[in-house]
Amino acid sequence: MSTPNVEAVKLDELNCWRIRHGQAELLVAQQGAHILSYQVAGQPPLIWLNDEAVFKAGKSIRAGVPVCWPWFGNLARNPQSVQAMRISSEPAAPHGLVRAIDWELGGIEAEGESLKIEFLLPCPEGGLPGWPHKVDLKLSIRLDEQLHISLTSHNQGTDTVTISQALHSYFAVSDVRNVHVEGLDGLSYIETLDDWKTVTQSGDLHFTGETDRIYLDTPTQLSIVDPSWERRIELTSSGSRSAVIWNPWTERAAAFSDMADDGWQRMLCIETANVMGDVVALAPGASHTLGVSIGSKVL
Ligand SMILES: O=P(O)(O)OC[C@H]1O[C@H](O)[C@H](O)[C@@H](O)[C@@H]1O
Repeated sequence: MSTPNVEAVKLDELNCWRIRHGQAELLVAQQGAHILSYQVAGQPPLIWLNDEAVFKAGKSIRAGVPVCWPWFGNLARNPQSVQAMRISSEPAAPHGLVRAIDWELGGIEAEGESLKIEFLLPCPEGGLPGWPHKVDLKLSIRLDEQLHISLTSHNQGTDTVTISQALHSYFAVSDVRNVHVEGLDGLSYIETLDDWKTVTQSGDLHFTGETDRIYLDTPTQLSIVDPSWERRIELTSSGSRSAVIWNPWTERAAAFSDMADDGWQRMLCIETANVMGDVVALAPGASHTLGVSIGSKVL
């Protein structure tokens, strides 16, 4: 294994690090502890860096792996226990409070054959804006033959805190219309594009239009099969029993100022999550770790 190679780079307004270790190359921003891309030598990227993503201070980035925390999506669609954690009359930002703020780089160090990168977000005194709880966050990234991401929430306060969350990973695909997801057959999902009805998945998931679904009771392993790129991306989750699968397709992508009109063809989000009945209630002193390991195999 070669020596880790870390280069500080600036992408427009954001401090980032380009990290090379063995066959892997990772680009990560301080804002949001946001992985922007991940590639293994000789393969197309695994994590998608949208060419039109915007790197501005305080603006969330539409690419890579945004961290959604302490709620996922629209707060009003979350269980009451998650909504009750927020005390504010201002509208709630979608996907929570930590994806557009700076985290602290805890360290980048070799650990045996792997390389570990740690970001910390100690909870400020009084909590985050409109969210008065004392929960410390840590995002650990480990590079070996795979990319391992884990997000640990540690309740340092005296009351139970309930959160929903996701590692909102954008995967790079040859063309979303020609890939499918395995591991979902027989699961229930919430079809958010049809009045949040609960539906049962039959067979593998193929993509023929805008997709925004919350899969429930998910297994630990899901995979994206991409015949044109002759690869299978394998996702192995931990601390999670739900996943969100999203592709904006034509009209929604065209409405985004930070995605090319045809950008939707090259990405697919599978978001390792704790949402709906899978939200996390953290007792005082308790911790929870949400994790995903990402690797690929030749088909
Ligand atoms: O536009 P953003 O806030 O980054 O959210 C992007 C998407 O994230 C998730 O996948 C949600 O399920 C979608 O409804 C949402 O559109």
